[in-house]
Amino acid sequence: MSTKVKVAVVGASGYSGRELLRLLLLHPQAEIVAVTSRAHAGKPLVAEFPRWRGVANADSLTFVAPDIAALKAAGTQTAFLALPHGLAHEFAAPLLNAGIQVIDLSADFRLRNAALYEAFYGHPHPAPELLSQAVYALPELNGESIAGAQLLACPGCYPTSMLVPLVPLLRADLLENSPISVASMSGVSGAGRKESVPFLFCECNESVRSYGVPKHRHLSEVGQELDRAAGRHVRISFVPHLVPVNQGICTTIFAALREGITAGDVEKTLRGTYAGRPFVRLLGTNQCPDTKNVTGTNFIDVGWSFDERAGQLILMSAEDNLIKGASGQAVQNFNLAHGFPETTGLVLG
Ligand SMILES: NC(=O)C1=CN([C@@H]2O[C@H](COP(=O)(O)OP(=O)(O)OC[C@H]3O[C@@H](n4cnc5c(N)ncnc54)[C@H](OP(=O)(O)O)[C@@H]3O)[C@@H](O)[C@H]2O)C=CC1
Ligand SMILES: CC(=O)N[C@@H](CCC(=O)OP(=O)(O)O)C(=O)O
Repeated sequence: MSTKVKVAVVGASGYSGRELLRLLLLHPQAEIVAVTSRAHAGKPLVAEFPRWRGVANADSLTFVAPDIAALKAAGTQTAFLALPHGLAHEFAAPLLNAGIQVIDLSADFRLRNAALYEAFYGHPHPAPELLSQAVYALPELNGESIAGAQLLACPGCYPTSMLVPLVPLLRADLLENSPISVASMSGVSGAGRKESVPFLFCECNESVRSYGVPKHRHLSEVGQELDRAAGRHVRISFVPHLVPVNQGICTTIFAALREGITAGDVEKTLRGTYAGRPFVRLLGTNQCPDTKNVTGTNFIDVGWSFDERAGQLILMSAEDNLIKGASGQAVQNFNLAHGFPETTGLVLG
């Protein structure tokens, strides 16, 4: 009898669903028992993703409609939800009631406060009663609460790119209480696999655009986590940009150091926080991360610099939005929640 965890991917035909499948197909402790899609229900998985023809487990899978009964009948023990936000509760509540662990990639369970969700998402939270059960699962920063958790909320892609560099510095009280500014660039897969004119090749290629100002919805979870780290209200502004690449996020953060704090203190704090953490690579002073070194992997690369002329600390990060920003982080959380080594199925994947 297999001792592998039986996993389902709900929303398996999307970009983060596809990356989840790629990682889970190679995961030695996971057996994929169900993959859902409304559009492809009844179709073999490899008809939609021919790259996996001949791959054990992939060949035998057929998309099913997203249906709780089907997930239960397949023997699912852990369900990864890779659905557009606003839908996860429809699945999470009945799955949790059936004793099935839920690892959600959407924004639905990231916030502890339902009013904050409404302020940023424009509608009341559909299942506020579940918020207190959920763990905000950024493994390098909240790892202690992940083991054994039943409802895991994976952070957003942009938030991961900001929180990894910023949270240790706020916890150590190294930053001035002045506004922090952030600019990020994301590949087009960040917008999902939907048909939408602004994301067509001819609309995005050879062009870069800012969007989402002044209140991108990710500021809700970033603010929540930065305030928690600092123990005070942290002011932050954020401008995302869409760039014509498939995958990757490059983030640049400008912040002021407190009086007497040096770039050396920043380096010491980051190195102390991330020593032994396999997926955070600290590049060093004046070293600029590059998405080409992280795409396809679960790494986040971080660099820093102190601009003496402007008196500003510059923090830089690069990650793959679909992997460390979504599916890789979800698998990392799966590993930690089940007590598997953190890197299982993720090394270079
Ligand atoms: N793309 C990224 O970089 C990141 C995405 N995320 C989050 O992950 C989640 C998935 O994102 P992404 O993969 O980009 O999205 P996609 O649009 O690429 O995929 C969405 C998936 O959900 C399914 N789906 C859509 N509507 C419904 C519905 N009403 N009921 C059931 N299934 C549905 C789709 O299949 P079908 O329509 O056939 O049912 C598809 O499989 C989102 O919440 C997103 O915010 C998080 C971090 C980064
Ligand atoms: C390029 C692009 O459009 N990126 C998406 C963010 C990615 C995402 O899916 O975020 P959630 O997990 O919070 O939904 C956006 O800015 O809305």
